[in-house]
Amino acid sequence: MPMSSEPRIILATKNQGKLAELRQLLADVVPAEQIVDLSGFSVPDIVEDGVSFAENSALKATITAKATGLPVIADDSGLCVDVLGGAPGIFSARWSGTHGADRENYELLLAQLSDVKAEHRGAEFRCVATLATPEGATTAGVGVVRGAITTAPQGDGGFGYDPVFIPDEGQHLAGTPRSFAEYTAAEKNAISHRARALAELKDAVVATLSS
Ligand SMILES: O=c1nc[nH]c2c1ncn2[C@H]1C[C@H](O)[C@@H](COP(=O)(O)OP(=O)(O)OP(=O)(O)O)O1
Ligand SMILES: [Mg+2]
Repeated sequence: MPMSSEPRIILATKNQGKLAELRQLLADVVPAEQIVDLSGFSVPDIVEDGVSFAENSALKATITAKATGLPVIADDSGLCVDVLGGAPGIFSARWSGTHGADRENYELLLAQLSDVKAEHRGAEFRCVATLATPEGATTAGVGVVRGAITTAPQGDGGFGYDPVFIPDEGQHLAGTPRSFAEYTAAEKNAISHRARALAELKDAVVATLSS
């Protein structure tokens, strides 16, 4: 087997939407065949009991790197709504009470904002991506994208809260503002919180893989 097909780095996420985006975002610095997901590795269940995206991202990355012996990238992210004081924030994945129930999560958010006027519906996606080595070194990157919450879901691309988030950037000049679920993958990857967090990590990823 040629060296280049050996797994070199693990993406420590159980979220398939994130996984697809992370793979695309790393394509320019790591050959696709060197990037693997968690399947095939035995990693203990990780309790995300940190109080910030940074803490949870570091937890996921360091525990996975230690358990597998490979460098790991983890992503902790969520939607922070201005009028809710930054909620759902780190609780985004289980806002409705059921972890990963995307539709229930965003429907609850829309219901909570039902009386909030358009000009007060500002929000941002935040992401902290952490690179951890098996030796315990960590590097973190942070990314933010601003936008507003819709009054009803729009579009069926993307994942998570994408149908209810209208980014400020990347809109067409004419026409109705589009949600992230109506952006192409390339359009989302050009401005997303995840893309910005990974951009800050790329030098460290290259250095780790070449050492
Ligand atoms: O680009 C995004 N577009 C839409 N929604 C998003 C995005 N980025 C994060 N989100 C939402 C999904 C989930 O409700 C929460 C992340 O929670 P978070 O714990 O980081 O991820 P997770 O539990 O889904 O997977 P894992 O921990 O295995 O990486 O924020
Ligand atoms: Mg999670």
